[in-house]
Amino acid sequence: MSTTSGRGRPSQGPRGGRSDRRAGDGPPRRPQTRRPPDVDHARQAALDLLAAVRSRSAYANLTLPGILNDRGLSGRDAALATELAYGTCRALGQLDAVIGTCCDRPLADLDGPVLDALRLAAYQLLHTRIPDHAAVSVTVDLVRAGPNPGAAGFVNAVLRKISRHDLAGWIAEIGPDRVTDPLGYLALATAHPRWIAAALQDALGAKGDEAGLAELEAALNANDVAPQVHLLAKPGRISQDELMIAAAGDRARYSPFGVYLPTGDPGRISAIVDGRAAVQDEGSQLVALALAGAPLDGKDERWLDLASGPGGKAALLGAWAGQVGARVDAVEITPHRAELVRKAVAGLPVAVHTADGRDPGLPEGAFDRVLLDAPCTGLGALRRRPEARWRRQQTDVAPLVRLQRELLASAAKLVRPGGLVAYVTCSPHLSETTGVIARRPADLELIDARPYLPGVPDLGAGPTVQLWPHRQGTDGMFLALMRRAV
Ligand SMILES: C[S@@+](CC[C@H](N)C(=O)[O-])C[C@H]1O[C@@H](n2cnc3c(N)ncnc32)[C@H](O)[C@@H]1O
Repeated sequence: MSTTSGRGRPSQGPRGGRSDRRAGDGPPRRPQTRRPPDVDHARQAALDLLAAVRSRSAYANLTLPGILNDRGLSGRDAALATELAYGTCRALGQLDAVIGTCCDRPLADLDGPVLDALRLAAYQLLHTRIPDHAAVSVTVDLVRAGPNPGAAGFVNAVLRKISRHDLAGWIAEIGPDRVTDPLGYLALATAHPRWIAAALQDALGAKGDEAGLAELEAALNANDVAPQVHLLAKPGRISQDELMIAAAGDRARYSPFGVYLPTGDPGRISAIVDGRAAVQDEGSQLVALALAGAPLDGKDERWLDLASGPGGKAALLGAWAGQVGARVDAVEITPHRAELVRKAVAGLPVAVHTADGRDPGLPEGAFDRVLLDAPCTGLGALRRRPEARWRRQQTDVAPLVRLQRELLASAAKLVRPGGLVAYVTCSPHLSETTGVIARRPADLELIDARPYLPGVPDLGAGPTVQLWPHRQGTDGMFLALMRRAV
């Protein structure tokens, strides 16, 4: 088993914040006049983000761009702020375990902004090559300039203790034993809650041997790697080749409509702006294409997307449907997400309904192909949401499974005899995937989905398919294809 090491991890903040250089220049650090300390703008932006995530449950990826913009950060400063903010969110539980060991009081008793500062500095000390003295002194300056300047001494003392070891040293000191509890060890070393590490291990079928643990470690580490941007060339609107030229992108490995965008802002690509293309993970493309491409006897003109917000797959299905003379109904329970679906499918043969998919008021037995991309824990897309692994709770699983089963029962009623249902989650959690399929309505016959993802490697023994970031480079999408008995 390889070990997650502290300073050697891929995330290493770019150096060179203003205060870094000042701190690195040696004493005297503090000016003689009592002017307030300089504020390091990149770290202050990271602190703003941590406060928003902690105090108002903000989504980091949706909130940080506004903070960077408000603070006028770009280039290296924005890159540093992003690396520190996202990295700290991802490692939160691990950082808290170390901070808790170095602190003389429970973390819950700490002032929120003080805890944020400790977490941000601990991330720099344990996960980046930023020199310890810079990480400590800049953080202490930030605390002095913040709402609780009296905590600066306490923060300084805690950070000095943390800097005694690197990450590997701390894991060895406070972590479970690697031999007797490899799951607990890997969970802490890769900064995941234990229940998530256990869920991934179950879904991988990873045994406790070296090979199984190595794959589990790869799956966990993949959640720390920001995904490449994938684009969808909407069928009939723009070809894959045209989009590759327009976006200066690369042909996707598996999706015939996919393009990888190596760099740059997709919002600047004209085909995205005018709706001929969209940003969509290749895994999402593949599962929607599997449903659209699987053979069907009899009529094939009415398709349904039963949980469609924000509309990525509805747009792909709608574009394809337009090519083959079919039309799509898209259901979404949340009004603002239904509005997003309407925008995503503009100009396509898609009717959007704001309704509960469990009873959408659509005719039973009327649909030839039904997609149920079910609400789920999202454990297959943790790489997209830095804070998600710590916000999700194990207790979320059971209510979601209930909803998934109710929606699948509804899909089984809405599809016509002989028609197809695709059950999809962006979670590999077995309760949400094969567990739901094992207890599916009796008239849904499971069919092998693998032939409808041609060219995609490592699809296992079937009949369902589980994609993985560390295997196929896609989000962790699950797909079960079923046919309603005639
Ligand atoms: C996994 S997302 C679907 C993603 C979508 N297929 C796409 O590709 O953009 C699940 C969606 O189901 C919606 N949802 C949750 N409960 C629902 C219900 N009872 N009926 C219909 N939609 C529901 C959620 O609001 C969410 O937008």
